[in-house]
Amino acid sequence: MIRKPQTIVIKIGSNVLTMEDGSPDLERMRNLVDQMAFLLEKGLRVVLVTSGAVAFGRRSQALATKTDAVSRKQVWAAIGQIALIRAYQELFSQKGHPIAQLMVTKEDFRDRTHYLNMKNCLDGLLKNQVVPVINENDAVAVTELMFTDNDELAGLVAAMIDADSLILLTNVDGIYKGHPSDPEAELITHVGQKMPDLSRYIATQTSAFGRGGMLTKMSMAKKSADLGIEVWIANGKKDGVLIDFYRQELRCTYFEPGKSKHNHKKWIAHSDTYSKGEVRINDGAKRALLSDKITSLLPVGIQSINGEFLKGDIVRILDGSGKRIGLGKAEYGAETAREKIGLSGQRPLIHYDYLYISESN
Ligand SMILES: Nc1ncnc2c1ncn2[C@@H]1O[C@H](COP(=O)(O)OP(=O)(O)O)[C@@H](O)[C@H]1O
Ligand SMILES: N[C@@H](CCC(=O)OP(=O)(O)O)C(=O)O
Repeated sequence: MIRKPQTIVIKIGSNVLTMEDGSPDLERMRNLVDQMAFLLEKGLRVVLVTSGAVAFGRRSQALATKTDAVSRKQVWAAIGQIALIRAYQELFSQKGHPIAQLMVTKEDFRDRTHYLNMKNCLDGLLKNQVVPVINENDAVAVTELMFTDNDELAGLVAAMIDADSLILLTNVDGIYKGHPSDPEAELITHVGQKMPDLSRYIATQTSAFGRGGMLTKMSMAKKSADLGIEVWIANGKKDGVLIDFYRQELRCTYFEPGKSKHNHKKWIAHSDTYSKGEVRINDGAKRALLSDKITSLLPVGIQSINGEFLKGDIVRILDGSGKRIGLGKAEYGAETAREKIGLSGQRPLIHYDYLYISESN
């Protein structure tokens, strides 16, 4: 009997929704929507993160030869998103399930208030049995506003809604030891919490429309698993992939979840790129934060403060040698924090509940 995950985020890559010649694969889409309907009818709550706007737009609109690469992507995405969402709406409604469209940029995950507004909207849709269909807003998300790819977006969404599971559907069965086209390459079926880094197995190229490649898929999968979410990388091109998932018969790469289930920590864990300042700490504070004890960061352990941040902003925590050891939400601003450096008996700068410890490589 399956352990039934309540809420699952399913991410579908562009290459799953397109055929080899790059044209939209509407039969595959129908097949996947039918399977998602099966999961919904089994009582699961499904959030869909889908790529495909650029691929769908490219097929329907030839562009002036002078259009630069950035504009081309924006134009195709803006055109293609309509075709993509219409196809989903048509297919889901045939199965009796309403959908809603959310288009987001990295900016939407930046501050806590905005983040909570988005979460509230998703919770409302799920409570009303509406399937949220999410894609990056490629028309406005350019350069630093962009997610690495939709795998990152799916990981952020899974953490935001406290999902039990995240399924990343691509065009291969999972992560192989070697290139998947090599018949000798072995599929890694289980990634445990203590498993060494798998990046050495992964070739850097992406599929025709893919953006981040398998490397970002793997690192997002690992990060999500560390936050307590079960993750599957599986082949969306295979008939019955989601039914196999439900029956626990899926041939894929499975990431075992860690224990962390704390919502604030999940938000903070994904906030590195939004951090406003840096707090350098001494060895004693480092030892305390890395220990198993529940510890907040106190001013007495702070060596220096860099940058300007306000109460509620995310700050990076660095050890004495400048290595990042974590992130946290500041309880007060940089100006006050500077006044308290090295002093004992002061309020924590970062409370344990808002502290995420993870040493960078
Ligand atoms: N070791 C590996 N195991 C599996 N896939 C790999 C590996 N190295 C590279 N890849 C490539 O990663 C691709 C999937 O990543 P990507 O193109 O970003 O997919 P998507 O568009 O679904 O997000 C596969 O098509 C595969 O060719
Ligand atoms: N937002 C883009 C997809 C970007 C992306 O990450 O693509 P993929 O690597 O295929 O998931 C689109 O809809 O075309």
